[in-house]
Amino acid sequence: MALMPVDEALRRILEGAAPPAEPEVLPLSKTYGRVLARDILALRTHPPFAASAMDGYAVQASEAIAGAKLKLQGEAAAGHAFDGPLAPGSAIRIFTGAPVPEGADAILIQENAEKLDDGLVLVNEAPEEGRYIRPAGVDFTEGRTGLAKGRFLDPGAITFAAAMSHAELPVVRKPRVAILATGDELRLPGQVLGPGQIIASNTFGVAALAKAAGAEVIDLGIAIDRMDALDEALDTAIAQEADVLVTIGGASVGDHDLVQKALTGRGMALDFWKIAMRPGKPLMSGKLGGMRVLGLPGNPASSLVCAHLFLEPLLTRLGGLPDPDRIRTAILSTDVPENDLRQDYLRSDLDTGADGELIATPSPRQDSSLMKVFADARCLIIRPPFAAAAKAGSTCEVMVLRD
Ligand SMILES: Nc1nc2c(c(=O)[nH]1)N[C@H]1C(S)=C(S)[C@@H](COP(=O)(O)OP(=O)(O)OC[C@H]3O[C@@H](n4cnc5c(N)ncnc54)[C@H](O)[C@@H]3O)O[C@H]1N2
Ligand code: MOO
Repeated sequence: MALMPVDEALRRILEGAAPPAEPEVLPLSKTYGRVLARDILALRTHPPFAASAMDGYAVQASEAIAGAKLKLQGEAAAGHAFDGPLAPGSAIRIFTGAPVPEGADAILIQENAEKLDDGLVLVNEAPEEGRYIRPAGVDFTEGRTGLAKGRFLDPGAITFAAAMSHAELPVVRKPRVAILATGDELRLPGQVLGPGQIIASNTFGVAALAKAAGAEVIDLGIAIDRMDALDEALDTAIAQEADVLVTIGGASVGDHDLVQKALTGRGMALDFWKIAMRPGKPLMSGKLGGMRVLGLPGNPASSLVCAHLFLEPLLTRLGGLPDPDRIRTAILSTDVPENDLRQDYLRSDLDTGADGELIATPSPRQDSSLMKVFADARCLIIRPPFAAAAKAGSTCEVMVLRD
């Protein structure tokens, strides 16, 4: 089977990936970071009444000329409207947020007035008509204004939804990702290692990436290299209605690489296996019923690079979030050799030069087993298939991993 180009693999993995039709309804306080699944409209008009924007006196602009003395008629505070209209020649003490009494058309701010002992208010500077009055509905109107489906629920959107009187919101359900590590050699962090054993590390990084991309993670643990163990894990993924099953390891051609066999045995339609990429060549993609399956290679750098490249955008699409925006142009700080047929993702450092330009430096060690090199990397330099040797100072594309 020929190696599939990376772009084609990504296109196929993302095909048809969209939020589920049915939203999840959550109390407003639980919606931060989620995505609105339906358009919503205001259930209230705001402000519901003309409101004062300042502390001062509600007056008639035509009466409140400099030097005028107005009779203090009463008080209006937020939550406590003045009962009745403003009388001629009068002023009503008013506070920010209070309803403007009927008949008043300006707010004389207290800095421009003086309260005299005899129940009069002296106007020192005349207010402008309409000044400091927020008209009813100036913010939004019941049934007319709202938030659109697809809106990311950040603090501003949540405040607006609350003000519109939505106690709960329809949000896009988080995609459910089941993650399965495979391999007889694997133990969990903290466990004692026997001969030939290593720690299962990638699962933790891939789970973190999935959560950061808005997914809910189902940890299927470690399955040993036996069909019954893999079958059991698949049962769990299916029973838990995972949208995506990510397997790690057992994707290559060795006698103990049983993942694909286990999956096709259960009816998975294999879309492709093996792509023109380094690291990550044995990537596998398919569908088992409604569940998308991504088989990541076991080498840590391979699984993490594949997860960034394919799993992250798949999850953001399923969750209705924007596609990751990680690609930048940078300048190579060293020469790089010509490339072969596999698109290369070089674990690299990334600095900012004096003029704000990004400068990428590949690690001298690129073996796909190296976790410290991956943890140290700030970006991946992308070298297209058959790219010619490139000199220090030339530009390259990078995928940013962290600041
Ligand atoms: N004859 C060939 N051998 C290999 C080929 C090939 O084309 N022909 N491809 C190589 C490439 S490229 C890769 S990548 C690896 C991927 O192999 P698998 O996906 O089958 O992965 P495993 O063999 O299970 O593991 C590889 C390596 O990674 C370690 N591992 C596995 N899972 C984890 C985990 N959860 N956490 C940390 N480390 C893990 C495992 O112990 C192995 O050392 O195949 C090459 N071989
Ligand atoms: O595709 Mo593998 O990840 O190069 O070691």
